[in-house]
Order: sequence, then structure tokens, then C-alpha cells
Amino acid sequence: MILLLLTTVLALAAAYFYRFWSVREKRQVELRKIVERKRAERAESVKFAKQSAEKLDVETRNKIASLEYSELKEGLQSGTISCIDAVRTYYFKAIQANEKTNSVCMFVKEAEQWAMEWDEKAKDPEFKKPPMFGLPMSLKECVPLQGYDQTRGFVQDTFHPTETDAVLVQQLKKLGAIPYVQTNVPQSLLSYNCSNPVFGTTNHPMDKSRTSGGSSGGESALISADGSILGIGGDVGGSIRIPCAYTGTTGIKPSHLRFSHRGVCGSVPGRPLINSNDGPMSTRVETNVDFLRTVWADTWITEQDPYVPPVTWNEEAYKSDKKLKIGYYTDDGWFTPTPVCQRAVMEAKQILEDAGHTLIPFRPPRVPEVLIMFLRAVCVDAGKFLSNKLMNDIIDPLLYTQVVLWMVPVRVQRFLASFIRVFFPRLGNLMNAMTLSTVELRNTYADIEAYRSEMAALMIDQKIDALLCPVTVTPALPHVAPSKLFAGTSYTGIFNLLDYAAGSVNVTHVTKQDELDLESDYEASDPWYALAKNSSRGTIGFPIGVQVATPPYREETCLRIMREIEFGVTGK
Ligand SMILES: CCCCCCCC/C=C\CCCCCCCC(N)=O
Repeated sequence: MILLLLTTVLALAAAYFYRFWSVREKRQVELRKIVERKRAERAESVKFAKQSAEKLDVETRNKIASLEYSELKEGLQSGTISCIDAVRTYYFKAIQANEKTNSVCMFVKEAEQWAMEWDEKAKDPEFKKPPMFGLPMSLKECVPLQGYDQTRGFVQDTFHPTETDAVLVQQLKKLGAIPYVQTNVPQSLLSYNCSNPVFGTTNHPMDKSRTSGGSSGGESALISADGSILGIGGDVGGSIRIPCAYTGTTGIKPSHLRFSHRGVCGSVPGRPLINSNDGPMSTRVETNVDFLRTVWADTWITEQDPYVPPVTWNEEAYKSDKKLKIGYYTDDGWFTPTPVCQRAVMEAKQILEDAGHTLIPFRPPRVPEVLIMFLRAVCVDAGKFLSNKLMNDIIDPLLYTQVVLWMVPVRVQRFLASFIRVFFPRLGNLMNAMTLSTVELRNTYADIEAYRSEMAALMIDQKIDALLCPVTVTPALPHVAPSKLFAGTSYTGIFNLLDYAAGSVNVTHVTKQDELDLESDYEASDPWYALAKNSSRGTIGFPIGVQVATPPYREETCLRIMREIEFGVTGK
């Protein structure tokens, strides 16, 4: 009797799994065909951009291609450069950068048309050129652009073009900017690598085996490979700052309060307290400044979205010569960065001290607890929304570790945590992060609000204007590492949790001495430290950035400090 019961249960289980597997296989075949169609569409868009770029003579192209942002802007304003020539130059540059990095999802064909329309308007002597007249701009794929997909790396979201531009895109078009290319992201956006089953893996321009970071990794790769002069990224846990730090570019995530989020679908909809925001990425801080100064010149954003406070650009704060008090830390007490990331902070500290600022040691309290709050609140539902979506998709192999973690039931994670804590305490503790309990989630939201209040009090009491710290714990990682090393986002995630402005600027490059220090001083005391150490080997010459953060509405001070660091490093 027992044997019969057992056999029946086993047979039913086998039938269930067979059915599940065959339905999934059938869906995978469908999805693979969709990928083929989408890639063919991308190939068409590359062909279009190539043909358009070839219409421009090489001499003009080379001249425009060599211009800095301010020179290009000036040329477009004065009329020595036409919009169509600028777009064709940047089509060409992006094609070349894309061959090296696979950073482009789609070229925007309408860019040609928009450029010609602006040139036509400019023939009228009465026409007043808008401030971004003719400037070619790259957009992260998830920024809503009318007529184009925002797949966020999911095959199921291809061929569903968005019907309305994001408020930011509407504004950019109104100001004369020309979106000419969409750039790649990791599947789900919740990773700091850059790979998905639709468009493939984006490479670091210096080394194909390493990532350009994520989730704005298409942007960082394209900009650092000279295929874009200014791009728009997005950041919910480091997605602008980490790619910039990996590639030697610079970017800022403003507090989410300063931009509109109407119609924008992030990685997990319905996430109230971990705030994502768009922000500019480029090779120079001044370019990012010019972008924000222009879009915040008036209250147009608030007129389109009443939830955005009418706060305009504060030139006085950016240009101020008041000496600042800046708290700095090289180690957040959760994940000690590799020596080169600490050296970068100390060099930036010296630059700022030489400029007359006061730097004091300051470490945000209880970062290990903050990381748990961050992970719980960034996933919201223990990864349910994402794992459901992923189960209906082709899963990118580079995301496997995270996917497994999202799929293990919360109760099992908690049960295993007590054993894992014995030999890998840091992972054991984080395994309490995910929750499906509304009681625990509400408690975490209350903790986040209390933490924001505590940090405000600490900074006000000590009269600290800004913070300086590492962006992350290593130089650019091999593609597979970020999914395993999600614990390395403590340095960036904290400023999303606080909803501060936070930017990244290049300070140095990995040297031979840094590699020697890595071997002698950096202990591989658990599997995460071992991974960080191993992955950092062989990175001589790779760029290293630092992070500057300020409370909300102090973006101008954050940029001022970044600009001073950049000046101290480059002399310009
Ligand atoms: C073992 C404990 C279970 C925890 C599972 C957590 C899985 C990882 C989830 C989220 C990783 C956060 C990654 C932050 C993304 C950084 C880049 C960005 N999109 O801004």
C-alpha cells in the first residue's frame, strides 16, 4: 500500500515536472525567435546609421569628432556646425565604439530627421536656438523614448514600443538635444554588470573579459570608447556611479526628488523608498554641470509633473568659494575595498585639503544593517516580481547567482542562514534580508526613515556639507562577478536609501604597487573577499573613481566638489 502511494506521488511529480519543462521549452523556442527578429532589427538600425554617417565627408567628420563638448555646443550655436553633421559624426563614432564594446541596443533613425528639421528652422534669422541645439545625446535603453522599446533586457518586452517620451526626453527634445542611440543594460536592471539575452554582453573598452559596469554599462562603455559626448543613465543602487568608476568617466545621480518619474518603469515597480533616478554621464564634470544647469534652468519639469518640487539650478552654490567641511571614509565597516580604491579616496582627500576644505573622518553608522535594509527594500517582494518575469524569459547566464537567490523561498533562506553563518558570517547575515512579510517590510521602511533622520542629525550637528568615499570595492570586474558580489554595492546603495545626490569622478589608475599591496595587505578572509581579490588581479592601468555625496537639493555642491577633484587630478 505504502509502495503504491509512493509510486503514485512520484509519478505525479514526474508528470508535473515534465509538463512544466515542456511548456517552458516551448516558450524558450518562441523567445529565441523573438531575439533573432530583434537582433535583425538592430542590425538594420546599424546599417541605417552607417549609410547616414557615410553621407558626411571625412574631413568635416574628423573636425567635429575632435571637438570637446563646449566646442561642439558653441559650433552648433554659432552655426559653424549643422545639426545633421553633428548627428552623422556621432552615428559614426558610436558605430566604431559599438564594434569594440557591444554597447548599442538601437540607433534612433529619427535623429536624422530631427536634425534636419532643426537646421531648417535655424535658416530663419529670427529663430532663437534652444540651449541644447543639435547636441547628440545617448540614452540608456530604459529611458522611455517614443517609438522604441524599453526592454530592460527582457525578451518578453521587445516589440512593445513606448507611446510617450519620458518627461526628461520631452524636455531634451524641446531644448534641441537629439537622442541618437539607445544603450545596453543588464537584464532586470538590478545588477552592476551589463548583459542580457536580447542584445548580449557589453564589454569594457580596455578588456573584453571585463564589464563596463551596470546598469548604465552601455552608456559608460559608449562614452569611454568615444561614441557619445553626453549620455543619460539611471541609478537605483550605483548604476551610474559604478560604470563611471569602472571606465574613468564621470556621472551624477541627483536625488530622485529633482526629476520626474512619470511613466518611467524601473526594475521593480511599486518600490517606494529606494529611489532610482536619471542622471548625466560624460567624460568631464563640466559637461554634467552644463546638462543639469540647462534642464533645471526653469520650472518646466514641475509644470509637467506637479510632484517635482520647483527647485531650479543654484549657480551660487556651484560657484561658491566657501570652504566646506567634508566627511570621508575609506572603509564602511561592511566591505573593505581593495587598496587601490582606498588610495583613490586618500588622494581625493589631499586634493580637497589643498584646495582649503576641511576633511574629517566620518563613517555612516551601522552600514551592515543598512545593506540589509537596502536589499530588502530594493527587491520589495523578495524578488517575486523579478523571478516571475525571469521564469517567463530567457535568463542571462551572467545573472544566474542572483536569480537563484531570488528563487530560493524566504523560509529556506532563513533556515540555511543559521548554518551558513558559521563559516560565512557575512552571507549568513544577509540571508535574512529578503522578506515576504508586510510586518517586516513596514518595519524596514520605518528603519529607513529613522536612518535618514539620524544621518541628517549627524551631518547637521557636525556641520558636514558632503561625504567622500569609495564608489565600490574593486576595479572593473570580470562579467560574471557582479552577480556574485552584490554585497559590494554597500557604498552606493546607501545613498539611494538616503536619497542623496551622489556622483563619481575619476582619480587614479591601478598601478603595479597597487597590485603588490593587494597581494600583501588584502586578506581573502571569506569567499566575497577572495572573489574581490582574485577579480582585481590583472587590472593595472584600469581607472578608479571616488564618490561624493550630498543631501538632497545640494547637487550643485556635489558637482562643485567633483569638479575640484577633477581639476586636482587633470589640471583642467
Ligand atoms: C543571500 C541573500 C539574498 C539576497 C538576494 C539579493 C539578490 C541581489 C539583489 C539585489 C542586488 C542589488 C544590486 C544593486 C544594483 C546596483 C546597480 C543598480 N541597478 O543601480
